[in-house]
Amino acid sequence: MSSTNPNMINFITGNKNKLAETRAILGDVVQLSNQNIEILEIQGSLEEIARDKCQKAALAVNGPVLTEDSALEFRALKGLPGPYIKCFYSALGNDGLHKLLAAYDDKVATAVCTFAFSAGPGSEPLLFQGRTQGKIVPKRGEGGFGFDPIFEVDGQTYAEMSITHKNMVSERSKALEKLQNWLRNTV
Ligand SMILES: O=c1[nH]c(=O)c2ncn([C@@H]3O[C@H](COP(=O)(O)OP(=O)(O)OP(=O)(O)O)[C@@H](O)[C@H]3O)c2[nH]1
Ligand SMILES: [Mg+2]
Repeated sequence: MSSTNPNMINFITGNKNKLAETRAILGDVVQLSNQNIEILEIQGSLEEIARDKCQKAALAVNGPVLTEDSALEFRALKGLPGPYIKCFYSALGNDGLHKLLAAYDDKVATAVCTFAFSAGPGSEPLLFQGRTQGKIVPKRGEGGFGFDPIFEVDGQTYAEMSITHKNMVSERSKALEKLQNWLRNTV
């Protein structure tokens, strides 16, 4: 990966919360620049969506890129909303997301974070995925963003946790640990 500066990676995202959290987890080890490029996200599996988004981002900037996709899988709904959580969240909000499970006893959900890195256009993206299991509860807590107030892990919602605590248990931190290991061993 000689063409890539390991200390500066271009993270393509329009989500400022995602960017801040990723920077906080990576600390000084890996610096992230950021570009917000509107990328049309396809339908498919988490991995297909992540690969496609990363390839499109690499083409758009004509260079190395990092992208990320978040998903929230409800076990009772056979994995839905999954990668379509953004549409569901925008349409229903957290109260509506919680109500989706009203008819089911099973409130288990898994948050999934998939980072994808491409060394440039035509270079197959590498995926780094982290998963955290929790359950969907009525919203609690003031912190965080997105579905944080209704996603509970070990008795606390993400919105009730400090950023440091969330970053110790979150799917994003697990995915970034894999990315960091890869960077350490590759560069
Ligand atoms: O409670 C949360 N805790 C998190 O840690 C988290 N990370 C992402 N999300 C939300 O899940 C959807 C993913 O959509 P997504 O992956 O396409 O991201 P995005 O469109 O916001 O940004 P990007 O695609 O430009 O990177 C968006 O609604 C995000 O707000 C989270 N919600
Ligand atoms: Mg998106």
